Amino acid sequence: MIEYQRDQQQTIPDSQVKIVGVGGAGLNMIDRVALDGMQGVELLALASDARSLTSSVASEKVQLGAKLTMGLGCGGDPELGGRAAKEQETEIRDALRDRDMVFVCVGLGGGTGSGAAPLVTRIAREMGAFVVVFATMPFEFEGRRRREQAESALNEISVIANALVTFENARMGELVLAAQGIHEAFAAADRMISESIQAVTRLVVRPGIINVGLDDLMSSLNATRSRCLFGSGIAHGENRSQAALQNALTSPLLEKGRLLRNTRTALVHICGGEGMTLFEVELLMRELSKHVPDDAHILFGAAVDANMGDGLSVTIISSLPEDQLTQQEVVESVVAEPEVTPVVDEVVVSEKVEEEVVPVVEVASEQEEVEESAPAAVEVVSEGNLLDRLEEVEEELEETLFESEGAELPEVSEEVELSESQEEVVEEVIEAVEGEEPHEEEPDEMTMFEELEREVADDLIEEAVKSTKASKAGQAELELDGGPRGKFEGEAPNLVDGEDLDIPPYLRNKR
Ligand SMILES: Nc1nc2c(ncn2[C@@H]2O[C@H](COP(=O)(O)OP(=O)(O)OP(=O)(O)O)[C@@H](O)[C@H]2O)c(=O)[nH]1
Repeated sequence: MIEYQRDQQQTIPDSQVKIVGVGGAGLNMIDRVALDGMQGVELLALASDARSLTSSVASEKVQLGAKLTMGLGCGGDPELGGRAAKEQETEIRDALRDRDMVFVCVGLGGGTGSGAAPLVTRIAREMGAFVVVFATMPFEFEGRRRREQAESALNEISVIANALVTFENARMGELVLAAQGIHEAFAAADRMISESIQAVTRLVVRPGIINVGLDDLMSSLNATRSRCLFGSGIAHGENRSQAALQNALTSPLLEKGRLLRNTRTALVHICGGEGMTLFEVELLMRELSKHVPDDAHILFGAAVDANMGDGLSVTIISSLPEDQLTQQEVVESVVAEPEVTPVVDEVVVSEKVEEEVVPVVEVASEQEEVEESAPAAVEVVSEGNLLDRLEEVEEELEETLFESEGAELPEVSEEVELSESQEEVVEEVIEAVEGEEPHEEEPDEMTMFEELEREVADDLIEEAVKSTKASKAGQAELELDGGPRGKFEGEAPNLVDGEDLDIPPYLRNKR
């Protein structure tokens, strides 16, 4: 059962809220907030790059390090960014004076944002504001240096800010199609951040029937090194409370509510038009309780806003420490593994071998390493046959040659006679070798044993083809490891204990 507070808490007037963008990314984020039509709050742009400042829609702008960087950016150097901010410390202090709440938006990893955001956060705190920092972490591909710069700035910020909400760019990238590119990923991040800011602002600035205080907000967001869980949904008409909750849960940052399962504290805010009833609120909260642990601390707020008409919105904010997040992902992937890939789909078979494969798969499915055994079995069935047949032909050929040699070496012009069935097999082999590629349907990976087996097969084929071609064409030379050796034509054989020493040991042993 969820318990929530109903005592009235202090709220903040819009005019007391300031949203600050720091660095290029920060400016883009606050532009998004402005585009989303957030009213009443002031936007402050802080950047060293004069061009970014010029194009920002913020009503108030401060150029950082005007003398130091001469209107250029900080070139990815946070140390320079820090000094640039220091140069304009007085202006920043003035701009943040008498504000109850300050949101700092920054993309970490570059020079200006990473260097200046910690100082801006500190100044805002010193000026008495409650400070929530929204920070994005760089993409993996941006390199280790950017990542380290971002980590270092984040560590600094996390001990100064009242609440810190981090967004992984890589995670944002997953929200857009790969083909859409990096720009869209950034735009998705900006939208998400803008929505979060609006939601948080709604929580603390709208006087409600049940208010959320800054301390509530802080306890839901202040886990250091955590991923922000955020979902917001809106619905109209009948069943709007349940529909709004469903919409909120589908937010990618909540992964369909999955990530809420481990949360310790969640902040939920419901906002509706004048027709919103307490019954709707109860219904929504009861449904939500199915997605969070029984002992989770739910901070709840509700507000009536005439502008909502017949709409009802719900915002869920929470955070999950990164270590818990990783553990959960690992556990889920382990659990999910067995059902990921049906075994039969793994085995690519031609129609011809299908009949042989299916029983192999069925047997293997009772064992543990099904995927490995199935393709291997297919391999052995088909290739084993070919090997056996080739070995037989090879032996027969050798015997034919050996017999001729043992009795009397054939004349150089003499043809080696093949039986009809031998010829058929050899024809087949020649076709296989000269026609289509015999190993076209090889699986991508072969074991060492399979490779060896393949090599032996290739050698056998080559030998058989060579001998057969030679015999069929009636060629003059009889190849026995380079031709007859150790005996001159017309001379008597070197016989010792009945063994003809002129016959190579290889062939003698075969007898
Ligand atoms: N959300 C979002 N992130 C961005 C955007 N542009 C860049 N980033 C990220 O923010 C990081 C910092 O980039 P900027 O804000 O452009 O850099 P800066 O802080 O102004 O620093 P300098 O350019 O070195 O002066 C990058 O490494 C990106 O990960 C954007 O438009 N939106």
